[in-house]
Amino acid sequence: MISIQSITKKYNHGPTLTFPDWIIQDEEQWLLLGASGSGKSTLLNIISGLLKPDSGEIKINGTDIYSLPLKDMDRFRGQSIGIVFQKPHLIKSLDIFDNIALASSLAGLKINKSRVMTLLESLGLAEKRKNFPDELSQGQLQRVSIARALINNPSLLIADEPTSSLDDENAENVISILTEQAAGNHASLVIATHDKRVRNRVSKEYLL
Ligand SMILES: Nc1ncnc2c1ncn2[C@@H]1O[C@H](COP(=O)(O)OP(=O)(O)OP(=O)(O)O)[C@@H](O)[C@H]1O
Repeated sequence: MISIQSITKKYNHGPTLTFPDWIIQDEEQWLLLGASGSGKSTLLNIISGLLKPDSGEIKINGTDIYSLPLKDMDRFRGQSIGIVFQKPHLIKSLDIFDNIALASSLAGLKINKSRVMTLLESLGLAEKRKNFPDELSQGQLQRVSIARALINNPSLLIADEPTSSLDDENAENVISILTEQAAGNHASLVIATHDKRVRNRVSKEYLL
């Protein structure tokens, strides 16, 4: 369970943002909605352990993430949260298999080769495992970033605007992949989006 309570964030020379409390139960799927500038990216960064709030608590399975020493927090974050960014941010000099495996090493975990292969297979990427990021299409790269986000069996999978640059058919596919992969991997899912097409697919909504 993820619990978000009494969070505020004041930027220097910027607004003070306050966020409604939010409980995300295990395996629930949510949309994070809000107008441009309402604080979606800020909240995702706070939940992901990347931006310390000025007040309030984020608890993941009972652990207050900002109470951890920095090194423990990095590790905890790498093991508990998988993030699919708008752009994949893969390492160009590593092949697809190694890009995914790297996420385990960075989180202080042993590489589980058969899990890497299982994820690649379930995302239709097995035959691309030895290719480099430059050799894949945008849609394939996005699926690689979903595999990378899931490799450590996170409790929470976060996707930030995953469909904003996609046509209807590809947007449908990505939402199906995210919802199915989150369910199949027993992760909760949060999709931040403006996209009305996504609203028909995920019923729970947290609105900023
Ligand atoms: N580093 C910063 N310094 C000052 N103000 C900031 C900073 N980052 C964000 N803000 C402000 O905080 C508010 C929330 O920004 P945020 O990026 O979280 O919104 P958002 O809902 O993700 O927007 P969008 O949908 O346009 O990406 C905005 O008013 C923004 O200008």
